[in-house]
Amino acid sequence: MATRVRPSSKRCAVIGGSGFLGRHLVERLVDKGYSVAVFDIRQSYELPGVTFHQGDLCDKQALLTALKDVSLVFHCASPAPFSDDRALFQRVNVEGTRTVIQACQEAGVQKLVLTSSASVVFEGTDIKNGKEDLPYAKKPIDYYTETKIQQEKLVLEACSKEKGFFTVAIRPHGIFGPRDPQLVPILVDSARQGKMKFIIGDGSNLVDFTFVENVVHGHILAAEHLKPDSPLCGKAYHITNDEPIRFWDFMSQVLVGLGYDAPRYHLPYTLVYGIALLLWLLTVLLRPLVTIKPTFTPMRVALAGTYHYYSCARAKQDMGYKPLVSLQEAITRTVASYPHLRKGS
Ligand SMILES: NC(=O)C1=CN([C@@H]2O[C@H](COP(=O)(O)OP(=O)(O)OC[C@H]3O[C@@H](n4cnc5c(N)ncnc54)[C@H](O)[C@@H]3O)[C@@H](O)[C@H]2O)C=CC1
Ligand SMILES: CC(C)CCC[C@@H](C)[C@H]1CC[C@H]2C3=C(CC[C@]12C)[C@@]1(C)CCC(=O)C[C@@H]1CC3
Repeated sequence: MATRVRPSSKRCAVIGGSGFLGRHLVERLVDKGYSVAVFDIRQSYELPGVTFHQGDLCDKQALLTALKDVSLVFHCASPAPFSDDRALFQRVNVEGTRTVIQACQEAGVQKLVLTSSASVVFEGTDIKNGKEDLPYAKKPIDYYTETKIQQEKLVLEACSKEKGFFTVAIRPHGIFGPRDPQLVPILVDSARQGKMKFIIGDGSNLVDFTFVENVVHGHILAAEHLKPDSPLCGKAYHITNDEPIRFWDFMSQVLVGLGYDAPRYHLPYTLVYGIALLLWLLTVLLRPLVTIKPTFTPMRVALAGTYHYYSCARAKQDMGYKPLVSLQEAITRTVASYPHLRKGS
């Protein structure tokens, strides 16, 4: 009779491993001695110790090939949050995650670590030191958030001692760092277009921005602490830098670091939010004729003008989490990593 070889605990897969967070996670896992299978719709780099499987996570057969002999899976794939494509979010984040869970169970994977988002509880109003027991947003601010909620529920509900399948969700917030295609590039693009002169609201709102290496650290700690009977099973964990900062101070530090002026003039939050809402309606109405991509979407205005920072006390207690890189060092390293985005370059 053939004996089934138990997958090595140092062999793992990263779904979405070609992305910003995924690649940082893969690099750290390799440093720690893991052998890694990356599964992604694209391949963006090569690295010794890493095998690449190009495919769509909605394709179970393709996933099964990548998950062969894997005991631990990180799922950090998602369409970009600013897309307006509801069907794509539903297909990838919800149906695709269902497929990931099925494939993991069929392949004999023991642990699944999902990258969720702290935004699953954000409805556009202030959150101060939010804990994981806040209810999911009843009126999510966009399709991205709506489907991240459904995705997180699916993964946490799949946790089963009977099946020997253990799941946990990591909820980061405002990830930034070298190679991020989103935060710094959008900010610099807005500054180059002369759109970063204004502070939305009085500028006192505190927000979490989390350095990518700390987010990676939280994921790996979660994977290593996820065991039968551990408190992590089926739970969500905020992972932040644990240093909330005024949204506009963070933006100003990045802008000034790259040689641009800091925003100076204040605009009332409700006025900007109202204009952003009108613009969004206009883009929806005109969509069959023209494609407009406004910089100040209602979602960005809500993120820029409200408090939203989260407690990571649960992660500290259950997995000994502590940020590895301080916010100031993280900003310095991030700014230095974008020489091509400096003013005048
Ligand atoms: N960037 C941020 O500030 C935050 C991100 N997150 C979450 O972190 C995760 C990673 O985000 P980022 O690295 O910023 O995004 P990213 O866009 O850089 O990476 C996502 C990766 O998923 C892949 N992907 C998309 N659809 C796929 C599909 N159908 N099949 C296989 N692969 C697919 C993409 O090709 C890409 O490589 C996402 O789940 C996101 O929701 C959560 C909180 C904050
Ligand atoms: C134009 C300016 C007002 C804002 C420029 C910076 C923004 C691009 C970023 C500030 C907060 C960021 C953020 C996210 C994306 C980039 C920002 C809006 C997320 C929406 C990414 C996905 C998530 O899960 C939540 C994040 C919250 C913070």
